[in-house]
Amino acid sequence: MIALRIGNGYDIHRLVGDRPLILGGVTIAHHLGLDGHSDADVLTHALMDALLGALSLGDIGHYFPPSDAQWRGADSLKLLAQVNQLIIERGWRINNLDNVIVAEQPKLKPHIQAMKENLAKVLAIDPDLIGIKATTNERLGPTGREEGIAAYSVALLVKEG
Ligand SMILES: Nc1ccn([C@@H]2O[C@H](COP(=O)(O)O)[C@@H](O)[C@H]2O)c(=O)n1
Ligand SMILES: C[C@@]1(CO)OP(=O)(O)OP(=O)(O)OC[C@H]1O
Repeated sequence: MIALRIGNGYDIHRLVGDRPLILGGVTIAHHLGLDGHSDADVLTHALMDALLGALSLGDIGHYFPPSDAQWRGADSLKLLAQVNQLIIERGWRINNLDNVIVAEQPKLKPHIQAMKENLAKVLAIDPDLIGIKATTNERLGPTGREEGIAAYSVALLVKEG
C-alpha cells in the first residue's frame, strides 16, 4: 500500500539595504537583502512549512520561534535538516517538491540549479525531484514594488508498505 501526503507553504520577507540576499542557501549578489530574525531565506522557509504541513506538524514558528535568541541569524538549511529528520523519523520520504519565488529583481534563473543542489543535499534526495521557478509580480503589489520577496512551496510525501 502507498500513502501520500501533500503540503503547501508560503513566506514573504522584506527587502532592506544592509542584509545579504540568501535563497535556497545561495547568496546572491544584489543591492538589497532579506530582513528577518534568521538568515531570512524565504524559499527554504516556505519549503519547511510545506513539509511540516504535509504531516500536520504545524509550522516553522512552532519549532524555531522568532522569540528564541538561538535562531538569530540561523542558517535556514540547518533548520531544514531538522525538519527532514522529523519526516524520516515518521517513515516518510519526499516524492517531489515544487517551488515558486516571486521577485521583481534580481534575475534568479542563473542561481536555480545551485539552489536545487543545496536543498537536495540537505534533504538527501536527487536535485531533479525539486522544481524551482522564479517569476516577477509584473510590478504589482509589495513584491512588484521590490519591498519584499515571497515564495510558495508544495511538497508531496510518500510512505510505502
Ligand atoms: N526574479 C526573476 C523573475 C523571473 N525570472 C525569469 O524570467 C521569466 C519571466 O518572468 P515573468 O515574471 O516576466 O513571467 C521567468 O519565467 C523566469 O525564468 C527570473 O529569472 N528571475
Ligand atoms: C525560522 C525563523 C526563526 O526566527 O525565521 P525568521 O527569520 O524569523 O522568519 P519568519 O519566516 O518570519 O519566521 C520563521 C522563524 O521561525
